[in-house]
Amino acid sequence: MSTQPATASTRRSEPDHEVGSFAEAREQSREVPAAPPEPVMEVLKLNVYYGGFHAVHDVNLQFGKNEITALIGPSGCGKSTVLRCLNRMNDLVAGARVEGEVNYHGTNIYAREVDPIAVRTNIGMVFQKPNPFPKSIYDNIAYGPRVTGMKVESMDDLVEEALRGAALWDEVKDKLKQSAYGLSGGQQQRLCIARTIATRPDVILMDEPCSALDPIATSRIEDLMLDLRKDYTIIIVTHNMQQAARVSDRTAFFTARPDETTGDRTGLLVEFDRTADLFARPHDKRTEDYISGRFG
Ligand SMILES: Nc1ncnc2c1ncn2[C@@H]1O[C@H](COP(=O)(O)OP(=O)(O)OP(=O)(O)O)[C@@H](O)[C@H]1O
Repeated sequence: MSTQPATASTRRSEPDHEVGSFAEAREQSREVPAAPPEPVMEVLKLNVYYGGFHAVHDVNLQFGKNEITALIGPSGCGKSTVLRCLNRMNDLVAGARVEGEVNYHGTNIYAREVDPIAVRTNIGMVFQKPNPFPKSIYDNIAYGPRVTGMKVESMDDLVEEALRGAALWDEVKDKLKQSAYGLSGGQQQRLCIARTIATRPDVILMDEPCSALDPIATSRIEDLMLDLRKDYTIIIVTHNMQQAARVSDRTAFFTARPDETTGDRTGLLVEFDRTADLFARPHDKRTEDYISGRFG
C-alpha cells in the first residue's frame, strides 16, 4: 500500500487508455503542493468495527488546509465510515467502535475530555440527501447558532452571510420566512451547506452531496465547493470519479479486501495522492483498474 505522494520512480506508467475526460479536469486544476499543507486533520491507524465486523483497517490520512480531498472507491469500502469518524458521527451508530486517532489541529477528537458537540460545530457535515428542518429558510440557518449559544451580533446578518456563502441568497432573499421544503432539491442542498457554515466550522464533510441532484444542481454545488475552499477545508465522499477529478486537490482511493481469517470485507486505503497524479499515473494496479472502469 502506498499512502504517500508517489515519485516519478515509483509510479506506474500511464494507463493504456485515457480515463474519461479526466484530462480536461486536470488542465483546470490548480498547483497542488506535494504534501497536504498545514494539515488541519490527521487520521492515524484508524480502525472501525460495527459489532464484530471489521469495517475499516489501519487508515492513515492527512487533510490540508483549504484543500478539497475526495474519498473514492467501490461500494462498501468504508468511505462513509471514515468520513463519519472525522466528526464523531459514528458515536451515534449503535455498535460502532473506533480505534486509532483522529487529530484536529493536533488534538485527538476521541480523547475523553473532548465534547463531541463541539467537534461537530468545528467539523460540519452535509449529507447525501438534502435534509432541511421543517422550518422556514431563515430558521434553518439560525438553528445551529441558537442551539450552540453562538454569540451573534445580528442574526439577520449571519443568515444573509451564510446564504451568500452558499450562493443561495439571491434566490431566497424575498422568501426567508417561507418553508425550506418549498425549495428545489439543489436549493435545499445549498441551504444545508449554508446551515453548516452558519456555525463557522473550519472543516466541511460532504457525503455524496450531489447524488440526489440533477446535473445542473450538481454543477452549482461543485462550483460552490471550489468557492468555499478559500475559507474551509473540505472532505467529500463521492462515487463520481469525474466529480473527484473536477473538484478535488487530493484523492484517497479505498478498496475492500476479504480478511483471511474472518472473511470480513474490510475497507482499506490503497493510494492517496494529488488528484491529478492519481488519475493520470496511479501507482497501484487496484487504483488503475478502478479508475479505468475495469472493476468496481
Ligand atoms: N451502521 C452499520 N452497521 C453495520 N455495518 C455497517 C454500518 N454502516 C456501514 N456498515 C458496513 O461497513 C462497511 C463500509 O460501509 P460504508 O457505508 O462506510 O462504505 P462506503 O464505501 O461508503 O459504501 P457506499 O459507497 O456503498 O456508500 C460495509 O460493509 C457496510 O455494510
